[in-house]
Amino acid sequence: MIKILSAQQIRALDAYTIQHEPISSIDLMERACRAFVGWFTERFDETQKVAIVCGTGNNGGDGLGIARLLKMWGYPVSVLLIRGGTDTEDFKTNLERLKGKVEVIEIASTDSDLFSRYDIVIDAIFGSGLSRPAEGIQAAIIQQMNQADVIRIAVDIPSGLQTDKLSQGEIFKADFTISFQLPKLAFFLPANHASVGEWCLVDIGLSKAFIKEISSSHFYLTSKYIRRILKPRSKFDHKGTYGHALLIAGSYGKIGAAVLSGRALLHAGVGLLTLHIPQCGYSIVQTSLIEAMVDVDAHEHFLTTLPSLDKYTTVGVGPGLGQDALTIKAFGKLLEDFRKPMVIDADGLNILSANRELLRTVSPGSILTPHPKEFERLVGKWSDDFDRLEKQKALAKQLKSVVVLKGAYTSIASPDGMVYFNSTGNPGMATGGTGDVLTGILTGLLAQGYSSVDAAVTGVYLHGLAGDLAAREKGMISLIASDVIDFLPAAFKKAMA
Ligand SMILES: NC(=O)C1=CN([C@@H]2O[C@H](COP(=O)(O)OP(=O)(O)OC[C@H]3O[C@@H](n4cnc5c(N)ncnc54)[C@H](OP(=O)(O)O)[C@@H]3O)[C@@H](O)[C@H]2O)[C@H](O)CC1
Ligand SMILES: [K+]
Repeated sequence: MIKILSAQQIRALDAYTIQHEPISSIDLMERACRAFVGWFTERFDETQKVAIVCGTGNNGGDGLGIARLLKMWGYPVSVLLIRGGTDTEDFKTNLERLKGKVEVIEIASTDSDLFSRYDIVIDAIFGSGLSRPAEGIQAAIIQQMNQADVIRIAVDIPSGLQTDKLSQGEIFKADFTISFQLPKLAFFLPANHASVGEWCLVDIGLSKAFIKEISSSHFYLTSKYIRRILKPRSKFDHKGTYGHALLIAGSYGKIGAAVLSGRALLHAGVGLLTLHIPQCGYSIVQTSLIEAMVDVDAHEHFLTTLPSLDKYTTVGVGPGLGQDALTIKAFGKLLEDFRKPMVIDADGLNILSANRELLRTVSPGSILTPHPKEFERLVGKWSDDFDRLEKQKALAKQLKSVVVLKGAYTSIASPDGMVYFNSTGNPGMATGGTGDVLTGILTGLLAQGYSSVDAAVTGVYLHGLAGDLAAREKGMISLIASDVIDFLPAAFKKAMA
C-alpha cells in the first residue's frame, strides 16, 4: 500500500532525498517537471494553447520548468506570474532559465478575459507549502481560473487546498491533479473532490528508504498489498478450513437483502453458510441459495429468536433486518451470547444507534460497515471531513473494532488508529443492495480466518474491483448489486493473479 504523508513529512522526504541520493534541489525539481510533462504530452497535443500560472515558491518553480519543457516540445505556452512572498532559489533559477524562451507576463490584477485565449490552464501558484487560505490577488486569479472555459490541471495539489488540514477560501478546481510520488490526505476527502478532480501520481524518485522508514497512519490500498493478504488454497483443505458463517438478515419485503448478502458470502469462499431468516423467506432462500442451509425464525416476518450459536465461526448481521422491538431484543441477545468478531451492517447499526447501551457489547475485532447516514446516527454530526475522520478513528478505538465508512474512497479505520483508503469502486455501485453484498464478502472472509483488518481491507477492495469489472462490461448506469456478485470470481482471480 502507499503511505499518505503530511506536508511536513513530504518536506522532510524532499530534504532527505536531496541529501542522500544525492541530488541538487533544482535537479529534483527538473525531475518533477519532466514527470509532469511526460504525463501532459501523452494526453494533449501541440495545438493546445497553454497558460501556466506561477507563484514564487517551488510550486511556481515547477511551473516555470514545465513551461520551458513544453516550449521545447513545441507547445504554444505562456507564463502568468503572480509576485508575492519570497522567491525560492529554485524558482529564481528556473525563471533565469526561462528568459528569452517563454513569454512571462507578470499579473497584478485580474481582468475578465485573462484566460480567454488559452485551451489549458496549469496551476502552479501554491503546492504543499500552502499554510493559510489564499487571499488577495492569488485568490482573485484562482477564481478567474475557475471561471474560465479551459481544461484545468494542478501541479502537485490544487492551489488553495491544504495537504492535510481543513481548507478555506478560494481553491483551484482542477480537472486533473498531477501529484509527485505520494497522494495527499486531502485527495480522499469527499468535500475536496470538486477541487482535486481526477488525480494521479508521477514518480520523481524520492527516497524509497525514507518512505519505508517514516511512520504514517493513513494508507492508500494497492493491488500488490491485497495480493499479499489473499491466501491461496492448499490441497489438504476442507470445508471446515473455510469456516461456517451464520448470516442473520432479511424481513418481510426485504428477503432480497439476505439473498444478496448470502450469495456474496458464498462467493467470498466460506466453507459453510447458514442463513437465519423469518419464515416468510424460507422457500425464497432455499430456492435462490441452494448452497446455503436455512434456520428459520419462530416469527413469520422478522427476527425474534436465535439458533444456538456455538458452531458458527462468525456472524454477519443486519441487512434487511428491520427494527421491530422483538428484533432489537434478539439482536441484543446475539451481541451478549456471540463473543467472537462479527460483521454488523444496516439495521444492526441502526439498532446500535437507537440503543446505545448495546455498543459496549459489540465483540472486539468486529467490523461495522456504516454508510455516511448510518455513521451520523452512530456518532452524531461532524463539522467537516477531517472531523468525520477523527470520529471514525475514535469509534474504532472505542469498540476495539474496524469501522468501514462507505463512500467514493471507502475508508477503513482499525482500532490502532490506522486508516486505509480504498482504490477501487465507481459511482455505478451507488445502487440498492451493494451494501448487502459487501456485508456478505466481509463475513465470508472473516469466516475463513482473516483478521478483521485484513478481511475489511481485502473485502472492500474486492467489492470495488468486482464493481469496476462489472461497470466495464455493463456500464455504470445499468449496474445492479447482483452484477457485483457475478463479477466477484473475476475480482478474486484478478487480485490473486
Ligand atoms: N517532493 C516533492 O513533492 C517535490 C515538490 N516540489 C514542489 O514544491 C512544492 C512546495 O513548494 P514550497 O516552496 O514549499 O511551497 P509552495 O510553492 O507551495 O508555496 C510557496 C510559498 O507560499 C507561501 N504561502 C503559503 N500559503 C500562502 C498563502 N495563502 N498566501 C500567500 N503565500 C502563501 C509560503 O511561504 P510563507 O513563508 O508565506 O508561509 C510558501 O512557502 C510542491 O508542491 C511541489 O510542487 C519540488 O519541485 C520537487 C520535489
Ligand atoms: K498547484
